[in-house]
Amino acid sequence: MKKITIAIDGFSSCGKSTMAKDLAREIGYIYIDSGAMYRAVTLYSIENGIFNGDAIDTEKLKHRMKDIHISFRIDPETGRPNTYLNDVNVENKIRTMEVSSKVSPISALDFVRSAMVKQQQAMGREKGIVMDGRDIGTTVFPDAELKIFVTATPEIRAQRRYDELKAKGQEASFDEILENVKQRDYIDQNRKVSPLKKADDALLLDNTELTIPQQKEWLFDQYNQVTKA
Ligand SMILES: Nc1ncnc2c1ncn2[C@@H]1O[C@H](COP(=O)(O)OP(=O)(O)OP(=O)(O)O)[C@@H](O)[C@H]1O
Ligand SMILES: Nc1ccn([C@@H]2O[C@H](COP(=O)(O)O)[C@@H](O)[C@H]2O)c(=O)n1
Repeated sequence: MKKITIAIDGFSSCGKSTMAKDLAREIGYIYIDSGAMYRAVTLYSIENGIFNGDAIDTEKLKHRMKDIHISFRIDPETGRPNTYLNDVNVENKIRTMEVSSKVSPISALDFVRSAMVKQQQAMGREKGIVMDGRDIGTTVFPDAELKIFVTATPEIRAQRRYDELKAKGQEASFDEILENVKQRDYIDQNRKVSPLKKADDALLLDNTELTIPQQKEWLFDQYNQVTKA
């Protein structure tokens, strides 16, 4: 069967990667979490003195971009991709609240976006890819055959993230997570370069009331409709 490109965008913590990973595994496609790449740049910035409080030394980061190498490798135990920053597995480190609170201002920088978009487009050159993020259907793969835009209420998204952290045994504050979700949505939607928005030809999915199996089935149906048309 001819391979296609699948772009899944939407608001933070609404279930994009859960859906994208499941579909990719089922249909044998590559899965790329583009948010992990922006998180890795943010982690590098935190660890290399590019932040002074919330202020970003953009000139320093611009010069350091050539030293930031991001890759994904499949964890043989879980079968899931882990994010590597300069050959070090940073999958857990990039998911902390510290990174979450600093990632959107880093992602708003034009030189960061152009470097990430270039790598993402190279990863998708052969098609057979499911990528999730904020600008995949609008900027990275504007010609993707299947585009989905996912949304859910901020409260349900924060609750899902809170439950996830609790299940992992991590300390979490619901209010802090809700605030972070809202703040990231605001910055992502209002930045100058490739703001978060639904592509005109994307299908809208509000999964506030859906279970994980229900949204998986919905996505699989959309994939079948596009590939069997
Ligand atoms: N329909 C759903 N019902 C309940 N929980 C869900 C649903 N979809 C996803 N989740 C859970 O919500 C949490 C966030 O999901 P996920 O990480 O897939 O979101 P995301 O949109 O990729 O987030 P981010 O933008 O931060 O990368 C996870 O714990 C996931 O298991
Ligand atoms: N295509 C993308 C993907 C992500 N971002 C930014 O990264 C942040 C973290 O992404 P998650 O998917 O892990 O939540 C997100 O809030 C965006 O600021 C982006 O700009 N473009």
